[in-house]
Amino acid sequence: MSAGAQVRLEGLKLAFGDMPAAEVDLDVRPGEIVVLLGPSGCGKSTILRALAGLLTPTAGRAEVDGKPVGGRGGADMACAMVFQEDALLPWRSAARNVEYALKLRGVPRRQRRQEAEELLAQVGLEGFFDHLPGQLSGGMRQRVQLARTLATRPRVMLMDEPFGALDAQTRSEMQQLLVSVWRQYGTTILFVTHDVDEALLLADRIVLLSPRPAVVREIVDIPGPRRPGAQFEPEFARRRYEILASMGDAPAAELSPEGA
Ligand SMILES: Nc1ncnc2c1ncn2[C@@H]1O[C@H](COP(=O)(O)OP(=O)(O)OP(=O)(O)O)[C@@H](O)[C@H]1O
Repeated sequence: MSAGAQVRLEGLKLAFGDMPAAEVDLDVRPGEIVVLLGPSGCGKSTILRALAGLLTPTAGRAEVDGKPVGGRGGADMACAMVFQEDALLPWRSAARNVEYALKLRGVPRRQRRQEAEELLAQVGLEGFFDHLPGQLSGGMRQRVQLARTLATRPRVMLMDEPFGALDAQTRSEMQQLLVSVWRQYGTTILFVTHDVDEALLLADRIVLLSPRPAVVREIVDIPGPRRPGAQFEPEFARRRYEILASMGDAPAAELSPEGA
């Protein structure tokens, strides 16, 4: 059985005062990677925050495995949020940051160091266990953050443009790393991005959102997702073109798929 949970947004309405931010219906299958793609300010982060139990909907519900988020069942406890800015404790080493998450999960003290080192090795940080966050590059800090998130054994990862601040090369490495840990853990992932290529590389399905208030405009299935080298295939360029056109990105849509 997959470790990922099912996520359901049912008539979910979110607002700030009388300004609506999102009105969404969405079903995410256990272990699926769903990417939310939409214009800046449309309400993508707001949707993730509602799933993390940080915002109360004005109507409708957000459920994880059939249990309401924010309710007594604590469905949001199954979710872990990952942001663009890492939220590491700057005075603790990489290993101690991960150990702290293990402590919160109730792992006994004597097991924490070994488990933290295993998680850090898994994200490619062997040799950096005792470095402080300030001694690591942005990409490395995101690796620590990923290890720390995995330490909590989340059933859903809510990722809000986690690689948005990284350079192209590091970003691509992090995308590959995310796919490899996802294959191992089977976690359900809701991933927010502005970047169509990132969406195409990661998603089983891409949810295209309207400008604010975010409404689901279209759901694009990616057949045979995450094939190595898929981004060099003509099919990738065609989909990219279709999505950009559907998002109303006029200058990009003027480019023919052949020229892309
Ligand atoms: N705490 C808040 N109080 C009032 N308005 C807010 C608050 N947080 C967000 N908003 C507004 O709600 C709308 C949706 O914001 P949100 O951050 O969800 O957008 P987004 O799609 O994630 O944007 P971006 O892609 O630029 O990060 C925006 O217009 C934003 O200004």
